[in-house]
Amino acid sequence: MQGPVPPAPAIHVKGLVKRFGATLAVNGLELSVARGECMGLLGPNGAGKSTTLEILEGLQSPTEGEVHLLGLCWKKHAKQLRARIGVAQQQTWLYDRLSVEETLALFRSFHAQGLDVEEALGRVRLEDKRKDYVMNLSGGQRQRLSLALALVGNPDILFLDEPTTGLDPRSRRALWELLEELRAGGRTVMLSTHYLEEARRLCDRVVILDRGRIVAQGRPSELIASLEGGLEEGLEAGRPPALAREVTLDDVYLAFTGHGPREGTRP
Ligand SMILES: Nc1ncnc2c1ncn2[C@@H]1O[C@H](COP(=O)(O)OP(=O)(O)OP(=O)(O)O)[C@@H](O)[C@H]1O
Repeated sequence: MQGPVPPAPAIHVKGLVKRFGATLAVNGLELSVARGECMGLLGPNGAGKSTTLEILEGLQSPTEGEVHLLGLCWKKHAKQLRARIGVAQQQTWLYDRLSVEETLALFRSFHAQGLDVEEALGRVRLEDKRKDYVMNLSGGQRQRLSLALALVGNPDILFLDEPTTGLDPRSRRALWELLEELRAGGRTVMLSTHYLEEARRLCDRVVILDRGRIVAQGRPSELIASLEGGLEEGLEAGRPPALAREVTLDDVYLAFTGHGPREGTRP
């Protein structure tokens, strides 16, 4: 007897390709993210992270390939999908002369159901800024507002494009705490980041992209262990240790892309 059919994965991507003229931004991506999982997209500038996220978010169409979110696809189920995903882009365009509370109320009005404005403010700890104009927020407060706007429709999947870029270490850690709370609540999250510490702390699995292709994927700890294995083999073969310290996700990134994590584009 067959058991119950398991639910479709939160995100399922098959043979995804995106070309911009001669540029192959995404080159045959295959990816599956389980419900409740936090997946990190890493890679140097221009690796295809934002393009991949925008296709998943329904903001761009792929040149080739298939995308299913929660078993639904953008071509047939755009309206349902819009109600079930939340998006915080690298730069969210906001009205400078609306208050935080008014901005949240505006975004809440786009959804048939979702969080109360009050609840969304509380989730991102912006209660004391509710009356402030958006233009007077600090970078960290603005990022938290973007997160609240992504959350206000109470989505099943949250897409975050570099949620902590440009923040000072303290604001970054504060945002990590909020993201950890969201994860603990069982929501599926896909985020892109250049910060390996962020990926290590927040993500169940990471995918490392380079020139539109996946060059490595797995749990951060597994990727680190795979390099440590290589190190042990080297020692057994009598070669000098390549790394005289603990392997970190930075080393993994370097090993698979040939770049340090924030070196920018390939020379
Ligand atoms: N609208 C566009 N038109 C033409 N080329 C584009 C467009 N969007 C992205 N690209 C190109 O596609 C490639 C992938 O860009 P993408 O922004 O997805 O990379 P990324 O990994 O998000 O980079 P970053 O870390 O700098 O944000 C780059 O070569 C970029 O120049």
